[in-house]
Amino acid sequence: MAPTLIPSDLTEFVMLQGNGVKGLSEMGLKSLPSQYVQPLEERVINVVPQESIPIIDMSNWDDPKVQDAICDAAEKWGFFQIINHGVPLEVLDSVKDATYRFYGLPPKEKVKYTKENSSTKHVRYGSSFSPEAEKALEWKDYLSLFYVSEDEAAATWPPACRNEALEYMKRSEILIKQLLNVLMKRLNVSEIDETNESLFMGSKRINLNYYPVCPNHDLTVAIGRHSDVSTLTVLLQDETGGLYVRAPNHHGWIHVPPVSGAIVINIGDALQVMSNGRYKSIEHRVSANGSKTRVSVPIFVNPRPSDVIGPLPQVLASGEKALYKNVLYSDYVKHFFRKAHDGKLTVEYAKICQV
Ligand SMILES: CC(C)(COP(=O)(O)OP(=O)(O)OC[C@H]1O[C@@H](n2cnc3c(N)ncnc32)[C@H](O)[C@@H]1OP(=O)(O)O)[C@@H](O)C(=O)NCCC(=O)NCCSC(=O)/C=C/c1ccc(O)cc1
Ligand SMILES: O=C(O)CCC(=O)C(=O)O
Ligand SMILES: [Fe+2]
Repeated sequence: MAPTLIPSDLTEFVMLQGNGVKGLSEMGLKSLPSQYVQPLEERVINVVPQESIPIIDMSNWDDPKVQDAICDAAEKWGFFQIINHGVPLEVLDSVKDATYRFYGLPPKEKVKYTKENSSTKHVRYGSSFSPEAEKALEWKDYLSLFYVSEDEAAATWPPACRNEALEYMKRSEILIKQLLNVLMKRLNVSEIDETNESLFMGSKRINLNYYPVCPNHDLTVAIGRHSDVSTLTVLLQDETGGLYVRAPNHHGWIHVPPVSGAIVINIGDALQVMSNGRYKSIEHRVSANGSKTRVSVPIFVNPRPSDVIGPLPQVLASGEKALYKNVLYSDYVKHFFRKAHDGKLTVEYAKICQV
């Protein structure tokens, strides 16, 4: 029988020795360690079966009907899937393969990239979201890569996945600009150019998420309720399923079904703030799976850490009252990373208190 791990051993094994929850899963545990047991209200969700987020064909992305569909989805759902998006399907398959390759490395290779050992803050391998702050841990391993330059990536990103992650980022660039141009037009912001590009897409982070098979999977979560702090997120999921987004009426959760070749797009907090609440950064969560390993690869498209985010002047020009104040983006992101996932509460940090 697999041994029961006491708390200090668990942190040592999962985090410090670099085994991750993948290592726990592969020990053949028959029951979930208590540290991963989530409160009941986080585990049990009310799924709305008849609802679904839009699937938008991007082949004619400059057709006004397609542009309306994108902006309407960003306003109502905050989440949509896109097909015929221009990112080659081989590039998507390669980055998923590279994710398996990285996690297939022995722990002594992966441990080189933990917070304690990594040669740079821009490369970090970890487990759960914010273990020091969490009451219950999440059943997820991640590799998070903050992009600075090709040269820095060549020198510091793990060779097992570096080229594929870079290629996926590079080949998504045109798509990201198309989406931002469309979304900005509705906000009366003219073209994305060198004067405003950095505010909307000046920094990027790519995460390789690994969710191994989980014993008693319904007692825990793979990722708890949160909204992304990005401008927008370009999210590649595999064929497993398990991503749920909050329904617009707040009465339940909608599954995001895997669609072969599609990419999921979601609006992040930075764009909710800049659009003064018009575009919605929607809460989402990922369920743990009892029989299948799942991987996902989000590209978080962000302002630069040194940018100040707040409602855009073009949005407030009509006299609309500002709902958010101006905040330094790196302060906002640090606030997010310092706490456990807590649904939509991060954005309170930027809200103007109404009297
Ligand atoms: C604030 C950053 C992230 C780091 O600043 P720093 O000055 O280099 O400071 P540190 O490296 O010391 O990190 C600050 C804190 O953030 C934590 N952190 C530093 N990267 C990380 C990291 N990838 N992971 C989880 N903690 C981290 C880090 O542990 C540290 O916490 P603490 O040790 O308690 O002070 C800075 O690079 C920055 O402003 N970046 C802007 C671009 C950016 O990364 N945006 C975030 C997009 S990510 C997103 O939308 C959603 C991500 C997400 C991720 C996981 C989920 O489960 C769900 C969602
Ligand atoms: O795995 C997924 O589908 C979603 C991941 C996610 O929400 C995140 O990394 O922020
Ligand atoms: Fe997310």
